[in-house]
Amino acid sequence: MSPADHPSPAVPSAPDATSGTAPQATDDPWPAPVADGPLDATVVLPGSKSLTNRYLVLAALANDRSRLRAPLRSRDTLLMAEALRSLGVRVDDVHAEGDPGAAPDWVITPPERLRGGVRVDCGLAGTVMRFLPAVAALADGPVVLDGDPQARVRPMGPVIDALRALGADIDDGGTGHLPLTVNGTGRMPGGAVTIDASASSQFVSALLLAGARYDGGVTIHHQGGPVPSEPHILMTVETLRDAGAVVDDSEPDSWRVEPSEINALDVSVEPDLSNAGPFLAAALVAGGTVRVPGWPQHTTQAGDRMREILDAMGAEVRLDRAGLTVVGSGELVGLDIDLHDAAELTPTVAALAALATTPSWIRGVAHIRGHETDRLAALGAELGRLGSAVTETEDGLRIAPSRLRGATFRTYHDHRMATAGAIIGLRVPGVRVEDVATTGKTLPDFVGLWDSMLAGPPVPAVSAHWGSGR
Ligand SMILES: O=C(O)C1=C[C@@H](OP(=O)(O)O)[C@@H](O)[C@H](O)C1
Ligand SMILES: C=C(OP(=O)(O)O)C(=O)O
Repeated sequence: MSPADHPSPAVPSAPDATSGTAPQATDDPWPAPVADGPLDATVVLPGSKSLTNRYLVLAALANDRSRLRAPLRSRDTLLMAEALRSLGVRVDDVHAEGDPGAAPDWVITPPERLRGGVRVDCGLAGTVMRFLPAVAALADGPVVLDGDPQARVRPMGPVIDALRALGADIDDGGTGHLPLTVNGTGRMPGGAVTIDASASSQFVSALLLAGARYDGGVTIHHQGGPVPSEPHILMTVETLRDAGAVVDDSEPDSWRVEPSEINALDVSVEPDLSNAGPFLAAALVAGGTVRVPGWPQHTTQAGDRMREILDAMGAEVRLDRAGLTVVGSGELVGLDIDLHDAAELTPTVAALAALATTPSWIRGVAHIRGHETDRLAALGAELGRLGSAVTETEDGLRIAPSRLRGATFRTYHDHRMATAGAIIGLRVPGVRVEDVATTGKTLPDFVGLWDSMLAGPPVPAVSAHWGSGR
C-alpha cells in the first residue's frame, strides 16, 4: 500500500456527523411498501461500516497521509471521522482525478501528536465507543467520550479495564459505561492483558487497532464464554497487516500485535455485505432477482454468510465476477442456525424466518442484547406484534410459521430493526416502520434504495430514431 498522493481539490468536509446523512424526509411511521410482483433489481450498496471505521482509525495512527476510496458516509462513520478530527486528524473530501461526479474519497492526514482536551460524540456506534478510547489513550490530554442515551448501557467494562491494565488512566465514575474520560499522556506502555470479550469482539479489535502504537505492543488473552463475531477480529487483523503491522493470531483466544509504525493506506472499501442482507432477502420474499455488484470473492465481512443463509432458506445464489445474484420464488423455508459468528445478521434472518413456511431456531446470539438495543427482546416484541409465533430464548429466537398482520413496527433506534420491518412489509400489508431514518446509522438513504429496488430496472430510453422510418 502506498501513501496517498497530495490531495488535490479539497472540498468542504463531510456533513453534520451527529444526525447522519440520510436524506430520508419521509412519513413516520413509514408505510413499508408491499412488493406487487417479482423483483428484477441491481442494488449498489455503499461501503462497509466495519471496514471504513477500521481504516479511519489506522489512517489516524499512520506515518503518512492515507486515502480511502468509496468510504461509507453514514452516521457511524461520520461520527468516527468527526472524533478523529477533534483529536487533530485531518479528514478531507477529495475527488478522484477525472471523476468529479463520483462521491469524493477521504484523504486522512495524521497529526504530529493526537490532541487532548476534547469531547467525542460516539452516537450509538459500537465501533466508535470501543475503538476510540484505545486511540484517545495516545492523546496528549483528556478526551471525554459520550453518546446517545442507549449508548450509555452498551457494555464497555472489559475494554476500559484492559486499557487501564495496559497503562491508561480512565475515569468512568465507576460505572463501566459511557460517559468516560481517557486522560491521555501522549504514550501508552502496552503489554499483556487478559480480557473477557464474550460480550463483544470489538473489545479485542479496539486493543489491536491502537496496540501497534503502544510502547510494548499488546498481547491479549481472552478468558470467558466464546468470543462472538470472530470474522470481525480477523478483519481487524487483516487490516492491520495491510498497514504493515505484525499480528500473531495463531493461537485460539489469543492475539499479539507488535509495536511498530502503521503504514499509510490507499484502499477501496468493499460494499457493506450486512447492509446488502435485507435487499437480498427481498428476492426470497417477493420472488425474482436481486443483484449486488462488487461482492468480493474474498472477504472478512460477516455479511458474506448471507449467501449460505439465503441458499438454506430456498434461494438460488450465484457469486461470480460481476457480483452476487439471488433468485427467489417467493416461497421460503425456515432454518436452524447458530449466528454467533455473524450476530449482526440476526434481525434480517429473523424477519425471513417469520415469513417462512417451516419453523426456525436462531441460536448463539445472547450478546446481541447489548447491541443497539436488546435485539432479542425487540425482535420478540415486534415480530409478536405482527402476529408471529416467536419465542425469545436465553440466546436466540424460535419462530414458527403463522399468519402475519400489519401493525406499527417499533425500531428502538436500531437500524437493523427498521430493515427487518421493511422485509416483512414486502409481503404483509399495513406494516408501518417507526423511525425508518434510524437506518442512517450505517446506510444513507435506505428508503430511496428500497424504493428503487421495488421499481425494478430503469425503463430503457426511447430511441431518438424511434418512428423515423429506420
Ligand atoms: O467490529 C465491528 O465492526 C463489529 C463487530 C461486531 O460486534 P459484536 O462483536 O459486538 O457483535 C458486529 O456485530 C458489529 O456490527 C460490527
Ligand atoms: C451491532 C451493530 O453495530 P455496532 O457497530 O454499533 O456494534 C450492527 O451494526 O449491527
